[in-house]
Amino acid sequence: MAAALQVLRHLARAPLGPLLWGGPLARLASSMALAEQARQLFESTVGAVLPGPMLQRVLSLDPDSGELKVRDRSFQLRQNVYLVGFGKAVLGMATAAEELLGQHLVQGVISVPKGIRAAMEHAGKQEMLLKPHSRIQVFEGAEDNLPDRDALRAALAIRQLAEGLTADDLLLVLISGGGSALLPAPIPPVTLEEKQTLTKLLAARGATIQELNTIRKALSQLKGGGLAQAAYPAQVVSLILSDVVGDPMEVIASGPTVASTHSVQDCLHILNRYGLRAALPRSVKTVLARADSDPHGPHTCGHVLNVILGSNALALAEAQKQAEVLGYRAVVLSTAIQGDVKSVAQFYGMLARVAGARLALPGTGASVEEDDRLCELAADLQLPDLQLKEALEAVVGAQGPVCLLAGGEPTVQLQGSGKGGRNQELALRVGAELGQWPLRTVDVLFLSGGTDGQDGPTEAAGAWVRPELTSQAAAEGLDVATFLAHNDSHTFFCRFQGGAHLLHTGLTGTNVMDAHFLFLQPQ
Ligand SMILES: Nc1ncnc2c1ncn2[C@@H]1O[C@H](COP(=O)(O)OP(=O)(O)OP(=O)(O)O)[C@@H](O)[C@H]1O
Ligand SMILES: O=C(O)[C@H](O)CO
Repeated sequence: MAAALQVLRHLARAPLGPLLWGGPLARLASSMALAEQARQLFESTVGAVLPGPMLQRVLSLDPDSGELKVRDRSFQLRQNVYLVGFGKAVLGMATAAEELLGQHLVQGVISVPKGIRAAMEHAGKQEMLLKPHSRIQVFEGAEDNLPDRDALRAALAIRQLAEGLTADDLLLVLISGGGSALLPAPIPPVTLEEKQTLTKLLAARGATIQELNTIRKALSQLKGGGLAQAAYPAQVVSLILSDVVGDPMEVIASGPTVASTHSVQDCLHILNRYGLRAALPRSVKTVLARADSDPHGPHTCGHVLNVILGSNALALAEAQKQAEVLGYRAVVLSTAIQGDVKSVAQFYGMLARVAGARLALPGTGASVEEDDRLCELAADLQLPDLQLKEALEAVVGAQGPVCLLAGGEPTVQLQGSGKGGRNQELALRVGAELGQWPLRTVDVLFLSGGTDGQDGPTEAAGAWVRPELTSQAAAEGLDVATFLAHNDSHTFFCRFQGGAHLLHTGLTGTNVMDAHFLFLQPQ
């Protein structure tokens, strides 16, 4: 961190770079309302990771020979392809896959979020909808991203299809975020309700997705390589859309086609950490005790090809391009934003302060204390790919509008019983931070949105804020701190300025975690 501090101080006092961004591009940026630009940018970000185009980039079929290419691997098709899928982006992925496979596809079963077909129809997204005589059976379930009876029925149908396959068959598995809740098959005697309760408790206490899915795998028949094992001896090709930082295939949707390496000790540590070990139902204890020798050992996945189709990095690369088209100097800060939402919000607040000061007071910048504080906050978040130095260098060189982009998935430790999601809570917290550092000569806007279009159990994808948020809210009789104390960010944004700061996209049909944009525009 000492080196980073040196760099920050040096940057604050560095001579200014060439005026690359002060021309017509910069004027374009300021001519359009900032909030409208933020919305547009969010749309482009999501547009880059829509299922159909992503699938077509990885899969191709030679119609004459029947040779299917998956990146550099080839498979000979002879009407021997079966398809299963689970996740928020799987409906569109399945539609694209069926179109590509044509008559080679024999049968398919997918498990997708409740209401997704109606939402896609309503939004006129025909490319996300299966044709009327599709060979793929669709189950909708897991309302509010929790495993339920409908998702259980889907999981059992998927298992049955996989178990019926032979060595002549190829199973195409479509996987995306939300897949864990859409593929629940608890190992008896664990019941669906017990699994649901444990998942909810772990999530509410701030367990990471890695921790949550380690527990899910230990209690599931299909996760942690279980689906691959059920499909053996068929060949299995899994196409995975990542919604987890770093794209770990064994974590995304709890890795149904990736051999699990968890141990019972790992599970017990996690349950201890969140104070849940003492109150475990007897059934969970029984299954964990039995699982000591891993049921889905690593040897069971030799017949599987796992391929990552797309990720947050792909989406942010597009956002960066589009922001530059809009006239911004754009830098991707990180695609691995994780950690408690409060710490993430403090980091963005201080980043806006330090970067804004560099724009407002070229050659002087923020105080040494503020630079130091930013470095401390960044260090606490432990982001492996953080480009803080590059971002601040870009700000110094820009002398015009700047857009800092990031992606990932912060965690919220629920303390209140309000309605919200991590994007709306992050935006509200950043809004409160920004209010502490008003910069008269720089316009600031922060947006946080879930690329799936649904932030927590709400109908919004996220929200955007500006430094005036706290004072404007107070004028409407809304106390930001009280809403935050109750994790009630959605209620806040519904009331504040009649909901004008909410980001509404509807279900997007894709899912690559969240996107965060920080816009800084000299006035
Ligand atoms: N009232 C609330 N305020 C803030 N965050 C909340 C609130 N209620 C739930 N959450 C958070 O919302 C998240 C669950 O939302 P969501 O279903 O969008 O998850 P997700 O991570 O997008 O799902 P997946 O990873 O399966 O795609 C959890 O992190 C939870 O802590
Ligand atoms: O389904 C899940 O497990 C999460 O979305 C992470 O992939």
